[in-house]
Amino acid sequence: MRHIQIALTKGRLEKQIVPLLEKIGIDCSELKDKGRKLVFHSHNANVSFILVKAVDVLTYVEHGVADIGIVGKDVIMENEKELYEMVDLGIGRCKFSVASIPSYNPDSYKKKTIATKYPNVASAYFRRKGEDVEIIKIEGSVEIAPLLGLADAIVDIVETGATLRENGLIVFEDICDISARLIANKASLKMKKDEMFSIITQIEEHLSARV
Ligand SMILES: Nc1ncnc2c1ncn2[C@@H]1O[C@H](COP(=O)(O)OP(=O)(O)OP(=O)(O)O)[C@@H](O)[C@H]1O
Ligand SMILES: O=P(O)(O)OC[C@H]1O[C@H](OP(=O)(O)OP(=O)(O)O)[C@H](O)[C@@H]1O
Repeated sequence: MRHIQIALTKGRLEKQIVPLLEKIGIDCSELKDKGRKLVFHSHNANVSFILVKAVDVLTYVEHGVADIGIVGKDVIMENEKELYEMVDLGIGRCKFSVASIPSYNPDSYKKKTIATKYPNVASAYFRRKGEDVEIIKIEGSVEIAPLLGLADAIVDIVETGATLRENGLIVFEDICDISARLIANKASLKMKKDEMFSIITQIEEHLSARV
C-alpha cells in the first residue's frame, strides 16, 4: 500500500474527524495524545496526518504534499483552488448568514458596509442579489463590527447562534449550509488510485450506513 498523507484542519474539525477515521479502521492514537506535535502516523495503516490551519489544508492538498484534506466548505468557497471535493462528511455543520443589530434594514437602498472574515463569499452573495456593498475584512470576533458601527451587518458562520444572541445580533438572511468536506489532490487520485478510493469509499459507506 502506498503512503497517504492526510491534512486535517486544526481545532474543531480535527476532533470530529477522529471518530470517523477510527470507524473505518485507521488507528489515530497519536492524534488523540498529541501534545504540541503536528505530524502523526497511524500504527495500522500507511497513513500519516498533518495538523494545519484550514486554508493551509487547501494549499497542502493543491500542491500534492497532502493527498487528502479535511476542511470546511466555508474555506473551500472563500479560496479558489485546484482540487477535487469528494465527500460531504456531515460534521462541522454550521451556516453562512447575514446578521446585524435589530434596527438593520436589509432592504435599504443605501450602500451597505459588510464586515466579514470571508470577503469573497460575502461579495459573491451580494453580487448575486444585485447589490453593490463595501466589504471590510475582519480576522475574528466579527460580531463587534455592527455593534460599534464599523459595518451595517456581518457575513459570518452561525452554528448554535449563541455568539449572535449574547451580542444582541439577529440573523437577517441565510446564505448557505456548511459542513466539512473530504478533498483530494488531482494527481493523487490517479497515481494512488487504489489507496485513495479505498479510504474514500469506506468513509462513504460508513456515512451512508449511518442514515
Ligand atoms: N461555530 C463555528 N465557528 C467556526 N467554524 C465552525 C463552527 N462550527 C463549525 N465550523 C467549521 O469548522 C471549521 C474550523 O473552525 P475553527 O474555528 O476550528 O477554525 P478557524 O475558525 O478557521 O480557525 P481560527 O479560529 O484558528 O482562525 C470552519 O472552517 C467551519 O467549517
Ligand atoms: O453560532 P455559534 O455557535 O455561537 O458559533 C459561531 C461563532 O463561532 C465562530 O467564531 P470562532 O469561535 O471561530 O472565533 P472567531 O470569532 O475568532 O472566528 C464564528 O465566527 C462565530 O463567531
